[in-house]
Amino acid sequence: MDLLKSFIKKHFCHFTYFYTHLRHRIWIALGLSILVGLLDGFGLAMFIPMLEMVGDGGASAEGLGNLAFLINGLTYLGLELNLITILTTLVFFFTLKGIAKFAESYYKVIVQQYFNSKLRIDNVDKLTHYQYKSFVTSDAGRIQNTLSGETERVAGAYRYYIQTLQSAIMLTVYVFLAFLANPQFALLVAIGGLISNFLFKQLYRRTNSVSKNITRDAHGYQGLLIQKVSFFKYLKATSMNEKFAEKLKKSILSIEANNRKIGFYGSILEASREPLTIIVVVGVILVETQVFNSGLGLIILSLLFFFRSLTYLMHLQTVWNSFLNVSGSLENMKVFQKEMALSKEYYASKKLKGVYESIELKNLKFEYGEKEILKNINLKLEAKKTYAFVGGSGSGKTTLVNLIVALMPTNSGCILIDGQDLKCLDIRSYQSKIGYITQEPVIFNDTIFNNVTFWALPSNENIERFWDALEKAAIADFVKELSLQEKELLGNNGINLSGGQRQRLSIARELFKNIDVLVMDEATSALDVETEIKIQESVEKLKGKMTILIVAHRLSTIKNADQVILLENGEFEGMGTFKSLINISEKFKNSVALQNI
Ligand SMILES: Nc1ncnc2c1ncn2[C@@H]1O[C@H](COP(=O)(O)OP(=O)(O)OP(=O)(O)O)[C@@H](O)[C@H]1O
Repeated sequence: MDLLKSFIKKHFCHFTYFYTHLRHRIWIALGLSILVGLLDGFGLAMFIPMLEMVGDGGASAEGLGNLAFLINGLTYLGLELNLITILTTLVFFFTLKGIAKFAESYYKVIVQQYFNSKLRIDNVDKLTHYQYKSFVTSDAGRIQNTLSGETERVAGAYRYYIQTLQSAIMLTVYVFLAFLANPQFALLVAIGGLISNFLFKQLYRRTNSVSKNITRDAHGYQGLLIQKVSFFKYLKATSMNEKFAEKLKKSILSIEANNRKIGFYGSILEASREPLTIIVVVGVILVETQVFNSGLGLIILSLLFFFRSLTYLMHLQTVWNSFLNVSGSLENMKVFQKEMALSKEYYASKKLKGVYESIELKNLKFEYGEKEILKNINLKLEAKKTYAFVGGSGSGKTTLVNLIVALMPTNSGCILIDGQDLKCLDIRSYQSKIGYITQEPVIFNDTIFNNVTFWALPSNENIERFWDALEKAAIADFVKELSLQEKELLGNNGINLSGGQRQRLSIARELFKNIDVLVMDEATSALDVETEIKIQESVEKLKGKMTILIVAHRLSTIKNADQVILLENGEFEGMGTFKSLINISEKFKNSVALQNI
């Protein structure tokens, strides 16, 4: 049983992958191919009695070997074996074949579309529900490449794979028909096929390994490209653009060198196919006539099937090689999807309506691998109060906030929202009540209205809420002065906005959402003091309306927080009002003194 399992795993792993996506559709597609092959074979067989009639005027079933039932069937139906009957039967089979071929081809297109969209949608879903903790440690280039270029290549892999299977089926059907007509012939085709397959196997192996290299290089290339776009300003300003471009160019050249290698193997395959076919053809004719002394009819029918088989054998080898060209992508996709599935976010069923009372952290611990980041934190944050988290760089402020907004699960201990353990809640319902603003504001490449409302319908109510959010975020005046106002398009990541404007638009988006908790992680630290004060004033107005959590280095910005929480090396050091904390903690007192507050 285990042996069978490992045999299936080894030889049919690709089939299993496609089958899990397509189920019965694969069988229908392959069944249609068998039908096409059989109808074509029956049609071809009609040429023999037709030729016999042209030769001596009398049709017989002899030349058909075991396919004689086709002619016998006609007599059984009471039809006279004349040229008209044979030609009508020929037209009949080929017409049926045409219809079956249409069904086969069109069904192939339908299944391909189904596969393409299922693959893409599956990947989008997997990325959507990918755990943040896994995301931060994964390679962005790989994710980007797998979800774009690699998906295309895997769609291609399916196309080639199904074509390979269909060619294999056609080949089998013709070999089977040939076997019925002339058993020696079938044996010869099998031998010819095996020999050519043996010759091509080496090339297949190399193509497969180069294909894996292409996928690996493409991940690297995408990673570099993402960085080149993200850090464009820095690279440009520091004249590092060209140096970085060299890395990209190197990566491009490496991919192309591998593509050339694949092309080289493909050319050998392409060029050697025809001579090899001719050699086999000549060999078969010689063996048939010289060794087996076969009758002319049998040889002709054998050759007809033979040519058909070889066409499919050649096609099979071509599409198999094309499949191998992209097989690295298929393997990468399998691994990638498995990893994404393993790191899938878990959602409990219980939904949260809002955060009305408190967020409580109990014996909270968190580790990144072996590294202990947060050590036994116990805290109760009351709803509608403002809390500021302070502490040295690397003390764990952002990590703590990430845990509070349920970006990552705790390693031990728990977080209670209004007394309910976060682990028992559908975190999406909780997160929909959270506004999260970081140092890097998120601006989508769209209009201001869509950026703030997250593509809400421009109904009167939404437009009113939109302007209200802009007012609260102190950005309404700026938008009113623009020629297109809320319909103004923002460039890539808001490139045509100032840092402060970007930040205030991000705040407006969070306020439009109707949130209960606003988290600001170093949200204003990149801004000038004047803009920072403006944003601080807008946040000040929100005090008492929602729970506000602020992470800040600049201590002047958190003076008005209800409570300041001090962290050091992942440990809770103390908590109190700004003034009282100065008295409690020597460290905090020193930090305040250092910042001349
Ligand atoms: N993805 C990660 N993998 C491993 N360690 C990480 C990761 N992210 C953060 N850390 C580590 O966790 C610790 C706490 O980081 P965190 O960002 O929470 O600190 P912080 O107090 O917010 O620092 P800062 O004020 O400098 O932003 C740091 O030692 C950091 O190196």
